[in-house]
Amino acid sequence: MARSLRFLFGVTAYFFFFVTFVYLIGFMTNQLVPRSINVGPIAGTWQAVLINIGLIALFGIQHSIMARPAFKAALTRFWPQAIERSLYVMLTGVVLCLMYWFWRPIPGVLWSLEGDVIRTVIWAIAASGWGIVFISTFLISHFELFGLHQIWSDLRNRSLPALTFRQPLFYKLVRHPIYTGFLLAFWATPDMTYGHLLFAAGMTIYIIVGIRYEERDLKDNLGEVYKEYSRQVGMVIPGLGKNRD
Ligand SMILES: C[S@@+](CC[C@H](N)C(=O)[O-])C[C@H]1O[C@@H](n2cnc3c(N)ncnc32)[C@H](O)[C@@H]1O
Repeated sequence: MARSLRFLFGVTAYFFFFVTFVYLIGFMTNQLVPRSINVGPIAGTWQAVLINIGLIALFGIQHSIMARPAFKAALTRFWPQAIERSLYVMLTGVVLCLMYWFWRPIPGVLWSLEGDVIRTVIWAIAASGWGIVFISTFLISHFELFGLHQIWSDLRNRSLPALTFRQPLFYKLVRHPIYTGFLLAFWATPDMTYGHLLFAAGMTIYIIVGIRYEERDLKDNLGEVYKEYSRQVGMVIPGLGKNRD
């Protein structure tokens, strides 16, 4: 594949993912989008539960498998290294689109808060979650996370620097601020339907499992510095989930 085509693929993947990510905010908040966590075709309860669990599992499997070094090594035997991350980003967008299209709302409400003040506070917590996610991507390297750094280096025929340990801002408080932000955004809602609950619980399980794999790779890659970091700093809640080994 020519360099310019790889660059085009990477840029397309980035913007496609960006749109699907913005849609995710509307999906979770039931605002401004045609289909959301509580709005869409209604199926029987068990059918909806099975479909939705399948969609969450698909997201988790795609994310977990494609992020592992062994998968990347196998993939880059036939797929250009420069757009390996872009393919991950593109397929994440595809899986999110499947989620939006096939998700089945499950009516019934676990909680529904009354009163403008409390509802505004909960929405503010959710908004801060999305803000933490967005800011944290820039703290850790937005352009590398979404494959743009890789295609830019490829275009200029430069190699990528090795991964180095960083601990900027939120990373001083928790090891995984992006996941902290997602957890706030997924759980902070004034109206918790059963469908929303299933999504939040499923994604929480994925995040906990995903962190185990991500940290194993980070320890392999960064060595003692990351091990010491995981002993000193909490996982997704400040002070909680420090490693003891
Ligand atoms: C999807 S990001 C999520 C980062 C982190 N789990 C979070 O929630 O903020 C995963 C990538 O971030 C990078 N990363 C995570 N923690 C890091 C750190 N402390 N220093 C440098 N890179 C890090 C690694 O390259 C890892 O593959």
